[in-house]
Amino acid sequence: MSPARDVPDDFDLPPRVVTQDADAEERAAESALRPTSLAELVGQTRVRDQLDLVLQAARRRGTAPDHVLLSGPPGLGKTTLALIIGAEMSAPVRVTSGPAIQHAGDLAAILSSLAEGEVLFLDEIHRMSRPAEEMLYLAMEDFRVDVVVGKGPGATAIPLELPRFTLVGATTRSGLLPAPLRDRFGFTAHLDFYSPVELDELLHRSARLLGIELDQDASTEIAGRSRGTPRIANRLLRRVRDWAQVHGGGRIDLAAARAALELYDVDEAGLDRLDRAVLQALCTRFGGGPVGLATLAVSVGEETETVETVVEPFLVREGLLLRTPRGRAATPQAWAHLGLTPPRPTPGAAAQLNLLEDAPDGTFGTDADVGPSGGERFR
Ligand SMILES: Nc1ncnc2c1ncn2[C@@H]1O[C@H](COP(=O)(O)OP(=O)(O)OP(=O)(O)O)[C@@H](O)[C@H]1O
Ligand SMILES: [Mg+2]
Repeated sequence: MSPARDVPDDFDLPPRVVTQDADAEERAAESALRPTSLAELVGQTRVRDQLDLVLQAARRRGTAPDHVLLSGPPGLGKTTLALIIGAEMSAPVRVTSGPAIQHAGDLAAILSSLAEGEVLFLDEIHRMSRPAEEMLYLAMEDFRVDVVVGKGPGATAIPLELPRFTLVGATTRSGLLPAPLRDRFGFTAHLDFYSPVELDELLHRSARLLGIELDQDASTEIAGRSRGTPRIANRLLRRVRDWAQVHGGGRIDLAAARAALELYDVDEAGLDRLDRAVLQALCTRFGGGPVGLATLAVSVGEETETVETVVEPFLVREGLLLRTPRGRAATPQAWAHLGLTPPRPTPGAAAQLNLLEDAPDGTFGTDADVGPSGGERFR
């Protein structure tokens, strides 16, 4: 665990090196590292094997495979898998996203221009508009859309036959998908966070592709700080490479990895300044909580939403923070991580905390869809 680090009251945060999201520039860098076949994919073995079966069977039958829904947190490989499905089927992939489809007409235009067997990758499918969603139901099930011509009482629906295509939907929030949409996917895969061993393998693969010499202990070090996320692992690798090229001979050894990660303020557990600032505020200003989310966010000078969606899921997953009906509370591990001693528990405090655990209906979780591990969930 890391020693205590003081976080000043007001500090300007540099861009986060551990964020799970990617900007346009990074997406370009990522495409060079994307595996292009199931065999090249690292980790996600259950999903890989299940998908392999679905695709092999479809190839034998000579038809487009069932529609596939990929869910899971950002940076775990949803886009990668969608493109692999196209490659494995030797089919072109048309890429679009929920927010880009505001009207049913937008979707009708895309669907009616698909070729037989084409893969339609619909990213952020949970953000599609309602009318488009309803059009999609019919398209997925009957390979047909009803194009409405005219307005008011004189409007008529003209049915339009579609070629057999495969819809690959991706979402970070599968809990937000309406059941009728979810049920129309023949195969649903939930991507889970990667183990340090898998990330280690991924880092060696990326290093090979980028022509970087990467020592084993350096790879282990980077993998351990990557929050179970390939995107973060690849990004840290690029930053460490920068360091090694500027300060060393270009080879990434343990010293280079540690120095670069320290420069970027990523600690041994993968927490960065903002994560630690939240924990520190929780422990030192609010006695470990429970404290309301809004108060906690203000105390670190951040938006409530940022703390809730960017910081908390990882802290909760690592067992450092609890979401309770009365607010956020630090766990003993949080105190230990900051090198602080928790106040002596008052009688009944532990029992009280247990009472305050997340409500079973998931009311307090925004990551409720980060569900049990791997593979298709048959319901
Ligand atoms: N299983 C994997 N093996 C090797 N590399 C991977 C794997 N999964 C993801 N990556 C790498 O991680 C990066 C991010 O993956 P990807 O873009 O597929 O994530 P995503 O789930 O679509 O994220 P988002 O929700 O932000 O769209 C890519 O550069 C890809 O090369
Ligand atoms: Mg993606």
